[in-house]
Amino acid sequence: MTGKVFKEGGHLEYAIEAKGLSKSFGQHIAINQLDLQIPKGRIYGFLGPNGCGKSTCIRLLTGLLEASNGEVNILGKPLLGNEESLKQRIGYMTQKFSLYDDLTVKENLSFVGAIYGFTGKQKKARINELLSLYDLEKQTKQFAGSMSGGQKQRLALACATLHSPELLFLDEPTSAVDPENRREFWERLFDLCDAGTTILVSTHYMDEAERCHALAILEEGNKRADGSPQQLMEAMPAKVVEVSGDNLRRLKQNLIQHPDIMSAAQIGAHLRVLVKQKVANPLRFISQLSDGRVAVLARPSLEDVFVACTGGRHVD
Ligand SMILES: Nc1ncnc2c1ncn2[C@@H]1O[C@H](COP(=O)(O)OP(=O)(O)OP(=O)(O)O)[C@@H](O)[C@H]1O
Repeated sequence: MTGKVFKEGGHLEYAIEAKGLSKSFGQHIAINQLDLQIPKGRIYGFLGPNGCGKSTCIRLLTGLLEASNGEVNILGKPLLGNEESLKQRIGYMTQKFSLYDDLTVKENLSFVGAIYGFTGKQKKARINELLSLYDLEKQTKQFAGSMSGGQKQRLALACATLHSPELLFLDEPTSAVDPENRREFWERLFDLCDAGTTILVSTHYMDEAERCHALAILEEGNKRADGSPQQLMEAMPAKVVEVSGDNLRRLKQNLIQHPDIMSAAQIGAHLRVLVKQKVANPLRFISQLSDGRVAVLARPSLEDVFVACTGGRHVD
């Protein structure tokens, strides 16, 4: 992993800086006053449910969509007015992978190579390098449309990184692949990051968000929290108590009526309960409400943070 990237004078260098970034579609506010500071050389996540604005935000940051308000700097330059020159320095992998189904693997890469101005031997060499790197050498003549989800994903990543972008945007890149492919894909992302690429990845998977160096939790176009997974877990405005015993479904129904309980969800033989921060002794509080069932304090997970920031009842 590359170290933090500092400007002379010791300030962190940012790949992405946004201030008050907003986008409305008619009356609908899709992105609301978003501030971002994403250091170079890091993997940064957008975590949020469908429709929270992840894709819209990525499209705003790539210059594909015009903001209604706000300022964006990409790789140290204002995005506004520099969209064309920045296109050479950024890569974008869309949710649907944007491959040409009726072109072969090699033809897809060749097409993207031509767009980025690669020709002749240089293009051939770069394509061969990517075919090897992304384990696609046996599929060179296969039509993209007939490939498996994992192969398509690797080809899409090869296309998005063909011009060796400094900044890579990945919009829900692992939604269509199995856990093994997802794991492999993340290894590749860390390889890219290690080589100096900054990556912004959107996801609705908690385990994926947990792999990021830092992330923002988005809900309805608003940033609810941001920081490293560790920081978010430590700063969570709730305590987690796990309860075990009989009749957990009924207990859950009772617990969620209480105004100091943000959520209760069954996980296997336990009920995982989020208790508001203001409750001084959450363990005693839950024990009393649980009629003598066994209750223990648990370490927060990123999913708990997510629920506390978004899904739970209003957080005081
Ligand atoms: N071109 C558009 N015109 C009108 N509304 C739009 C447009 N693009 C996005 N929206 C709306 O903006 C909101 C955010 O959508 P967006 O696609 O950014 O969410 P998302 O978090 O990426 O979700 P998903 O994972 O489902 O793509 C949604 O309510 C969506 O309907």
